[in-house]
Amino acid sequence: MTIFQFPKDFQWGTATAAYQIEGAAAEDGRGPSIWDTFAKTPGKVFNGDNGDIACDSYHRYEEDIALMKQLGIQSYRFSVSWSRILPDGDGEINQAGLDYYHRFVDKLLENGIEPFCTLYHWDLPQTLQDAGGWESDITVEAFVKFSEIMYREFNGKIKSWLTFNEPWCIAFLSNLLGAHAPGNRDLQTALNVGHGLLLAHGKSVKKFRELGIEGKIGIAPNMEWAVPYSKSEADKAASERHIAWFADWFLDPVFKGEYPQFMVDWFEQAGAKVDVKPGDMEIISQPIDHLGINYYTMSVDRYNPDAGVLGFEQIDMGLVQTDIGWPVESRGLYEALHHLQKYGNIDIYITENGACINDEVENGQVKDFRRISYLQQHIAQIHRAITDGIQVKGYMAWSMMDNFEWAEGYRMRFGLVHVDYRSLVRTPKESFYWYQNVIRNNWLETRP
Ligand SMILES: CCOCCOc1ccc(-c2cn(C[C@@H]3NC[C@@H](O)[C@H]3O)nn2)cc1
Repeated sequence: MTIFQFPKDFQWGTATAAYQIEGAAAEDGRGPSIWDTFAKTPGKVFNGDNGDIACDSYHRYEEDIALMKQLGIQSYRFSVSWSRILPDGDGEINQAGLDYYHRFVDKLLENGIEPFCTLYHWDLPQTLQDAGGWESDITVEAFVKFSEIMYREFNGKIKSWLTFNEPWCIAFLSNLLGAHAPGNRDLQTALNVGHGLLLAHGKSVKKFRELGIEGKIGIAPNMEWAVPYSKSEADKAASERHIAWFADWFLDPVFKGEYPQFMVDWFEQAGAKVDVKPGDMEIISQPIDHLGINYYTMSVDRYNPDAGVLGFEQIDMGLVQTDIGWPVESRGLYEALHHLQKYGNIDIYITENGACINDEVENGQVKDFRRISYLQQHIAQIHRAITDGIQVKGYMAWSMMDNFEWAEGYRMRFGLVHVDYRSLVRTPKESFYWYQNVIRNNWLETRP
């Protein structure tokens, strides 16, 4: 047996997001978001599933926090439903929305759990999408106002903040590939959205500093690691484009104040170009305190000029896959963490990592041993990176509970806790008890 001891101040946690767990979609003044609209558009979400009820965590958060306490986590990553706070995205504050998050955050603090808050996890108020979405300054300024309300309201209670979850999904998955809300399929739109959210990020970080808010702030890109299918230069360049598409496209502006030129050139030959105005990059590159990284899988890429805008296809190498079809290869997390070192040795939190394993309850148990194997491999790679001197400060398993997995609806289960969507009964899985042990020991045991 091998023991991987983690640093004494390492933070173990779990993560969720508002639209995926809360439900109460039209309760206490909450306004519609683009995901309310998208989910109710026929054909967009598996089985026509939506977030009207989800896990009903809006009403059951005390039960959920009791499970977090039982699990023993030190921090819990959640997101705020913007349209609960500002139902029209701007204008009138909905006090009932603020009151909910105060009750929720107070209950976390009462239980010794640090709230780790993501301001934007994809649920843009529909009124702002109607006004141009992230391509419009209206939305950028409304986000700064929303974030200022949250900073002022929760200053001293919430000390760990993230502006945006997975910019790649917001810009490209949702506006080039059309798979997520609002479902556009246009490269120029995707680049405009990416630039808009980066401006909103920079302006919000600036506001955070101006207000003298206590705590730390950052952003949480998702990364996919990629390696070339062959030794050819074309395949090597394809895998480099893949990695940069998810990470460098957003992190170069944040850390270096410029887009990666090889990607600017690639998009230009595809017919699209970011309209960078004077001062934009200075705003975007406000210094941040920490980086959230979401990692799930890696890819073997082959150059194919006919395979979409980025010109690469992902080759199935016969690796074990999770039930959502993502290859399991934990080495990619280690490589991704080393890739990030070019931005400096910033504090990093793995703000999402987990496996879609769709086991159900049998005789009161969920024997999700494949999820345990996935988590063990990935946590071991984090220990390896820390041993190399990389400042990984925490790990938040995705997800605390099964929830609404966007276009996949409720069929895909990522939780440490099983949710019966008819009864809403929660059942801790075997991975819950395994993770409880890792947290209690602050070490990982691997069997030979
Ligand atoms: C190379 C092109 O590939 C086409 C498919 O592209 C993707 C990529 C990534 C995802 C994806 C989904 N999740 C899980 C969520 N993260 C946030 C949280 O809300 C979880 O529900 N992470 N990444 C989906 C589709």
